[in-house]
Amino acid sequence: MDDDGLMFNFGGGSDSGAVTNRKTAAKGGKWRDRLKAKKAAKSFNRNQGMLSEGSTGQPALPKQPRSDGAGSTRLPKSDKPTTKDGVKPKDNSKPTEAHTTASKIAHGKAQVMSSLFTFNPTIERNYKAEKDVNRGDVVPSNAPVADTTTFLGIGIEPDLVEHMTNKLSITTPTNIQKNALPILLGPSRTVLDAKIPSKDVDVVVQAQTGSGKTLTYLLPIVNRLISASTSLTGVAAFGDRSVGTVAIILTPTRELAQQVLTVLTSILSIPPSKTPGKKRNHWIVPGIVIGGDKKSSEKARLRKGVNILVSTPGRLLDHLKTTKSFSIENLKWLVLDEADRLLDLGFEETIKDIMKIIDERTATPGKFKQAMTNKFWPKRRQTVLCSATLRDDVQKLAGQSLVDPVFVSGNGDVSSMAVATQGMSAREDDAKFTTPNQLKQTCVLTPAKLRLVTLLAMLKSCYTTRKGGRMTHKNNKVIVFFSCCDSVDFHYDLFINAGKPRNEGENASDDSDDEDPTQKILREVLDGQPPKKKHASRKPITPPTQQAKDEVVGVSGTGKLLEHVPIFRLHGDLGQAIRSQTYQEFGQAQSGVLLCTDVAARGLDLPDVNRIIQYDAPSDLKDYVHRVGRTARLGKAGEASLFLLPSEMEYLDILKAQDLHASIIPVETVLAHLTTHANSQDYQTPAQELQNMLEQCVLRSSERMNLARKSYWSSVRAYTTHSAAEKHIFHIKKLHLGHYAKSFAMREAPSDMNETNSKTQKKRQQKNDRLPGMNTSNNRTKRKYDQASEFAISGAASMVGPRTKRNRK
Ligand SMILES: Nc1ncnc2c1ncn2[C@@H]1O[C@H](COP(=O)(O)OP(=O)(O)OP(=O)(O)O)[C@@H](O)[C@H]1O
Repeated sequence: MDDDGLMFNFGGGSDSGAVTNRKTAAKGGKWRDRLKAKKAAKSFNRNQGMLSEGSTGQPALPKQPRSDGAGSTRLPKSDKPTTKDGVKPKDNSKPTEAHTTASKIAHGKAQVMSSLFTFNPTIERNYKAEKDVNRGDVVPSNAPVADTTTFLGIGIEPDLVEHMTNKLSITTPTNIQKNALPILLGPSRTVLDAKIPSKDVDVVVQAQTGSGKTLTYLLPIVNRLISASTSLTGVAAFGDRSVGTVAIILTPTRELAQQVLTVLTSILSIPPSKTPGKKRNHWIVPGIVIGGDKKSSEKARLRKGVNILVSTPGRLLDHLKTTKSFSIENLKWLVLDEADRLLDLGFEETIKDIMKIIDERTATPGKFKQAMTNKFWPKRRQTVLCSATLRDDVQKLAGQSLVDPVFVSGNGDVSSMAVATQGMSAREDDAKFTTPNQLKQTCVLTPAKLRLVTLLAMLKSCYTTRKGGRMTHKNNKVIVFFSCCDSVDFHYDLFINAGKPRNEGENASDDSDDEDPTQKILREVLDGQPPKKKHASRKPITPPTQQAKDEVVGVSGTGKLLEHVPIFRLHGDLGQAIRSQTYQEFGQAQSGVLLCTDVAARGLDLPDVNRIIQYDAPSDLKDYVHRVGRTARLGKAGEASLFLLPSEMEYLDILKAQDLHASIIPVETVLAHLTTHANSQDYQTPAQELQNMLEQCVLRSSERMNLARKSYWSSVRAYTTHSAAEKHIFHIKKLHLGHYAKSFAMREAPSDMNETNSKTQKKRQQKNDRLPGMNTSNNRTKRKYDQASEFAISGAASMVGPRTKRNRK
């Protein structure tokens, strides 16, 4: 254990699992049983020695895999110890009876404790990042421009400019703002530029993450509305809340919708104009309708009139269909933020339906038609598509709802609609997704068994630094991406509870599990008692109950493992109240780690995030760009690290082809952060101790074990969702399930996720199975993202079953 003030409590503790030289005198019973117990105890001590093999100083990584594929936690029959023969003392790499018995916990069936540093695959070390993208002297690509361009010069109202400068500290536009604002201001522009068409056009905005796209589409709308309600311009002024909704902004997630509303509210909080007679913004009412809120209060708000509405697609469609008082006859702007995501499978149909209803209802102008004829109101509805990763998506919509769109990018490209639409597919090869120049991208090739300890080692490096031989704490904000909700829940629970004294963080129903596993094995051997059958606990550790969803007490936790660092989680299965509070608290936190699914990948502007860790590779290249884009925003520095298995290394070539260059950090370098002494080279011992501690933490609670199993299976299923182009890299057949289980702090791959114990779980399972296309009991289950759960594979219920004649209909 650390003895130098280390903030991370990785080793030791009551459940560290570091059992040393246990001397147990077997008493009572038959001599044969006593001898058996003695042998078992002896071999168990030997086993503990094996687990600390790193202390021998042997090089551990890489180690050649055994030709028969051993290294698996399930060994070939011949290697399996029989109860009669007991141990095979000469080969420590093979399981002994004690190992096997030691693992008869929680599952009630045999497991084998395997060492972290044996039978790992060879890691290719010759990869070189093509470009040295991680230099320190790069010029940030998403920062405000360094030239003399000003918002005033672009044509933004002086009052609004003053407000942004004084209240929001926004003084200079970014590249995308400089390029797109004049086009979006259209004929309302006071500053004329012959090169920019003076008519209202549909616009496609593509710019890097963190480059200020939100203000790019919000500013022109607000500016035009303010100008429209100003009588000093010589044209008739009009501004009345009863005009209904004139602008709709659609976002794929609720958090993003809330964030857009915050930005909108802040720019609308412009004080009354000092110029007498100048009507301002007081009539413009911003509002939000997102799933997870009470529909009745949303309806009431819409009835009163919301002029600029931010919404998620499902809830908007719902209101369009069911809320009679929702007036959109005068709709002039429709913005699709993260448009590529909104046009993806899942949202696509909803968006089409929304477009159809909007087209129908705006065909007949409302009673304010005459009042809205001045140049500040677009002649026809203007549609704006916005994202960091737009490609052929534009084409999809162009044919349907966009009229002659202009394509504007952050690097100054302003192309005609012809290029933007027809030329899109032709441009595809050169239209690469770009990430901010100043973003440092790295990759750790980690054998499956080492994933969990490597993640913790990396987190440790984010929050501690060695100063004068002592470890000191440093503040940092880190986001870790997982592929599914279950995995987020599991790691959240594990990171908070591992290392805690027994009974803390565990339910009373787990008392039977509190027995030291080693004692338990010996008791079983001595008494000849079968292991107690475990029952799933009645109360799940996570996910939260309905009550917890309604009244949020706390959304973060701290554990000994990551001492003093608040741990947050965010995914689509959490209640809205928790999600909102998490988003706010993590945003405001000085230091913290957010464990999340891709629900946090898009658009979220969480301040001062220094590091992104993609623990599970993204299922789509676009997601890679958006995930890493949560850091290095608006010219700031940031680092993004990707975890890959050695077998997945080819993914780096796919990234490279997209001009995304990640340099490799050796896994040993990351694990070295676990060493407790400045001069120590031994990372294996602390890594193994840490793994033991995590495994013990899982073993001692049946609830946690269930969560680990669930999370394991959900992750395995998520693994199969990679796009066809990446399937050969992320192929389930290449995944060593036994080793992969280690990264869920389990000693072997759990048998079947459908082995549910509790009645409620079984009932839920049966209910899911009855839903069309949700036959999850079938092992051939095909998976697909459940769009409704917002970018998250939550578990069995989000999988779609094999196509049958019935569900094909
Ligand atoms: N001109 C500016 N000057 C200073 N700050 C700005 C400027 N424009 C935007 N910002 C700030 O930059 C941050 C990032 O902006 P925003 O969230 O709009 O980026 P984005 O391009 O939409 O990113 P993403 O693609 O991830 O959604 C926000 O905090 C915003 O307030």
